[in-house]
Amino acid sequence: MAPKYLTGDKAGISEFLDRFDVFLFDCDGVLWSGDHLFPGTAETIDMLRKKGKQLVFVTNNSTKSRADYKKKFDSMGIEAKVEEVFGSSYSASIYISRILKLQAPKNKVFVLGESGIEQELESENVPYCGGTDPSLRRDIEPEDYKKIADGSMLDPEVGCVLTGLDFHVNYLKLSLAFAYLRQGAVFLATNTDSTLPNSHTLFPGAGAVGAPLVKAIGREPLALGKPSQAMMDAIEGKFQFDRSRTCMIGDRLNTDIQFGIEGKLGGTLAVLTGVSKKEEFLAEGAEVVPTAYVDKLGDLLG
Ligand SMILES: O=C(O)[C@H](O)[C@H](O)COP(=O)(O)O
Ligand SMILES: [Mg+2]
Repeated sequence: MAPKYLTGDKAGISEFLDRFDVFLFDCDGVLWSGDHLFPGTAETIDMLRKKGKQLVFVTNNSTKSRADYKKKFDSMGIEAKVEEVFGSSYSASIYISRILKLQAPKNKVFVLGESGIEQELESENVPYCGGTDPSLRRDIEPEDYKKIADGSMLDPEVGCVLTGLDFHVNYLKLSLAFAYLRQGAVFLATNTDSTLPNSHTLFPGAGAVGAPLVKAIGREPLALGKPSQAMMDAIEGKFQFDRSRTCMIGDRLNTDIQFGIEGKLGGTLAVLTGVSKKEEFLAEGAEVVPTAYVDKLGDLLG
């Protein structure tokens, strides 16, 4: 069924919003592009709150923790509670602690990512190494090859490699992650988005950061961000919503919209300020088609 274009359609917007009690909001590419807040974003969130809607912020960006996102929302003038944030770093952390349940002495996680992942692993008491460790932010040296080969540079407690968006990825960190994977470590990713929307263009995403390991080890990680339904189940478990009265709002077809469709939500709304273009979902035979779409989130103000 063709998606409904809602920009400029006051009656259509009102009818669409009335169908849902809960809105799951993607962040990058919907609310903002990097530190640029899209026009009408804060006002739209206020409008939905005044209508009594429940909001959950569901981001694949694993560089920030829930607490970090609360600070970002505050700095952007967007009313949001830390409890309303559910990011891929949190999703991965609760999967590791509550589902995977790594057993000592192999219960440590080697992180290829930023502080958001580390903070969320700490919130679930999951031991980790790597990540933002400053001693790894350097070129690999001849000695390192020997110490990785003989295992003396490897932590014997590592049983899992978790990759995410890492702004400081380098050959040394990739070599350590690869060595752990070759030892049989579980291969997880917070998400595998190919690109990151920022400054109104695209940059390499978490999937592009982890791609060298996928190529080297010859297998894909289990990703715990959108469109993973493990994430949807965890969100539903925490917020207890009626999926038929819930709408996913996102800018990316193969994460946000697919997440909502596979989660059998009542509807999905695509926003054209991020990654996906309308031509992708308007094309004949398009596989992922949102219920409706707008040019930008602020268009919901009517
Ligand atoms: O590469 C990434 O990690 C993603 O592009 C990015 O962070 C997506 O964030 P979201 O749009 O899910 O808020
Ligand atoms: Mg996005």
